[in-house]
Amino acid sequence: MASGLIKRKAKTSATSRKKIKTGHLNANELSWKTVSTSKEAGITSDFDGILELEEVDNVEVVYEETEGGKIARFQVVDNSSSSEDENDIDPTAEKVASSSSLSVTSTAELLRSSQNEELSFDSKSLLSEWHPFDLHPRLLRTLYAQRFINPTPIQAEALPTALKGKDVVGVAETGSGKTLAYGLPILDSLLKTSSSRSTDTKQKRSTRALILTPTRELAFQVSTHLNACLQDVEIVDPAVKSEQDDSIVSAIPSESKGSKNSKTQKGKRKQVSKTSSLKPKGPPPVSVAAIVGGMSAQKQRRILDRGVDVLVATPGRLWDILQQDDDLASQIKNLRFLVLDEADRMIETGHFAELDNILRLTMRTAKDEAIESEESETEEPETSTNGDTSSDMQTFVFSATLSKDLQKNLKKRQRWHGKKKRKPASTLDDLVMKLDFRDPEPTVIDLSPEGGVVSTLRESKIDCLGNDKDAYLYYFLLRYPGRSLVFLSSIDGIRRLLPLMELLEVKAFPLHSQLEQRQRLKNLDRFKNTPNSVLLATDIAARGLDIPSVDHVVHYQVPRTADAYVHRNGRTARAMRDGFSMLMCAPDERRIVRALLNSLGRNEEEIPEMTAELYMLDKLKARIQLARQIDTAQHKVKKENHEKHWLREAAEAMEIEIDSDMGLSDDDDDSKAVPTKHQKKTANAKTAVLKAELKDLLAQPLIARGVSTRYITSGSRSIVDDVMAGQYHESMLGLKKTQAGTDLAAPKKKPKPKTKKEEFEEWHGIESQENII
Ligand SMILES: Nc1ncnc2c1ncn2[C@@H]1O[C@H](COP(=O)(O)OP(=O)(O)OP(=O)(O)O)[C@@H](O)[C@H]1O
Repeated sequence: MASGLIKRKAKTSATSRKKIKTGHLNANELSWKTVSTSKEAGITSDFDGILELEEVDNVEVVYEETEGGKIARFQVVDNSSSSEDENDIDPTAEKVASSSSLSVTSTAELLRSSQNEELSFDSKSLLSEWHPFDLHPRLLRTLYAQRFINPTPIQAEALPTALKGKDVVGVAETGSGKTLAYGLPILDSLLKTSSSRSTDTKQKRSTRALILTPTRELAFQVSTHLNACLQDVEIVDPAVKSEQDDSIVSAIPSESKGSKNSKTQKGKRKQVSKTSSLKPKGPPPVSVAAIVGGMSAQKQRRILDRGVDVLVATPGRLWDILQQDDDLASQIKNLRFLVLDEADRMIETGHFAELDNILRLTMRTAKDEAIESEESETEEPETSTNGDTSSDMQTFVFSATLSKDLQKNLKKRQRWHGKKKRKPASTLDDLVMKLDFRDPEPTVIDLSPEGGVVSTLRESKIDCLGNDKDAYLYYFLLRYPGRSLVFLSSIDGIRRLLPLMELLEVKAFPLHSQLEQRQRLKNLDRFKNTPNSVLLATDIAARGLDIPSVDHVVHYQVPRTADAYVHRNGRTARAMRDGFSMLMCAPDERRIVRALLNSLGRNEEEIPEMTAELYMLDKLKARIQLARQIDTAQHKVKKENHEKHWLREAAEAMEIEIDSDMGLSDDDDDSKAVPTKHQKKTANAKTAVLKAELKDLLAQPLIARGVSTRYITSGSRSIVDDVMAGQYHESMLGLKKTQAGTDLAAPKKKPKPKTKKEEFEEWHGIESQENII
């Protein structure tokens, strides 16, 4: 039998029935399901900054006249029996649905679902390297669908240990697949136990795994990444498929199969599905959801009320909830899996107390204490299982940067744990040492490369005056088009640079903590979808974010720590792709750079210098100069307008009459506090002239010294060969079109040899799976 290509026969039976539940419910009581989206940052371009989309099937909207007016009510329609082959299923399996339990899952559907799970494809030959792990068939199918044909090194090392139930501390380079190294053992265990779970759909799911991440974006990304692995995909046998088209393999998320129907269902949410569907319905076997700050309280409540198997959260928001939600707190005490992803960063972001408090809930001792109540200097008793807390909890700690000392200390953890007085942890070492690993010796897997440098990354640096950084950055962006992630250490720096980029017609998007969450996701999404663009970001984008195809990382301001340097660089050169980073270093930053590299066991000389065409750079400096002038003029006008509005609004709010001395009248020519209409007009005219001048400059081609545009074969620098070979630079005439990294001066000291580039398949995002069907 062709593996996997199994279709259930649809039968239109005379006995088919359609049951309509007439219980009227409100929106929050419906069985919403999160719509899976692209894994990057948890969004697609269509989402336009919305955090997450949910859908609900088989619901009819009815309007009811009430005293307070017309209100919408929802009726759940259970029509699944219409499609069932009654010989196939237990005839006693009637749909169980009540007004409080709205899931359309029935015994029959669960049965069918579990049968479906058994339709594994030939993982032994298709995924020979994954096969020995004996992962749940659903996971194997999605791995195949995502073209994750081989496990990455950290996955290959961590999985056997984690699947045996042991605790794991995993350290591996950025972009090496750590999320699945801890995610697959969790999903595997939950999927395998989900079939034995009670079929009583009234029963709320209990949180079995908690994944803590330092940033909201990372939480969404992790939850989307794991959800992508839970999709119900059907693998079409390559042999059969090749008769249909040229693809070698095919993977179809079952939601997108039979497209007409499913598309209509998705397009028209909250509508009754008239046609029967063959796919198993009801809640997913394992649910994963993110709870982060900036999310609507209603949505959050809905997720938690519904119950979630794998909760991905940032510590701040989770602790806020836990203080009010005893039910969730007791679930946390009984976790089966606890994960700290990028633990070291969580400490940096000031979530320390919350994190410490959450971890206390998971400890077998002292579970009821919070930081505030721990004045007692009594010695912590030896670990002993407390009845309420889970004793089989597995703990996973993953990062690209965990110090060797910490790893060594972990080995001695047991001794330490028994002797240390109970104090709030204040460093990462304290914190990890305080984790209540159930395993006497957690397995430490350290695959981090020497000096933190990923083998596919090319580093460079540029020494320049602080004032020239804008020009060098602009030069770099024009010279090497692509997706560039530019890191600054301060939000003010981003606010200054962004308008300059706009004036210079460079597509740039900001990302920092003072933007609204929606805006943050929207900008991330725009950056992701614009091939030649710039993300101006603070270090909130440094950790964990998996944006596909970031070509360059630029450290506009030097990172504050060696770890930040490693993680920032890690946004490029991911999953064995090539990447490039450039460190911009002003004279007053050199000392920091030296210290930073020293702490990574490296020295400054081994990083090659970027070279730049100075003639071209001078031309760009002229543009920068003009852009700065325009920005200063605009900024002044904006600031004055803001002050004027503020004063007027304040005066109005206090019902104070506006005095002409206050300079708030547009006709008041004597005012010194704010510009007069005339002054404003003059300033605007000056700005307009500067803008026209800049526009003119931007329209002029940038021509390298020695190039004759009139006769391309003449001049001291002939460009004819490059033009013929299609290698000429489109915006910098006379320069060759090259990749960043080709114009580097030789390093003063030979860099350490890099490890052989290993092969593993590229991930193109779940939304592009249709391309390989
Ligand atoms: N087995 C695999 N084969 C191919 N690609 C994979 C595999 N596992 C994961 N990936 C892809 O590799 C990329 C990096 O994965 P992930 O984000 O988990 O890395 P990471 O090690 O957590 O990085 P960071 O340290 O920056 O957080 C993702 O795009 C992911 O989909």
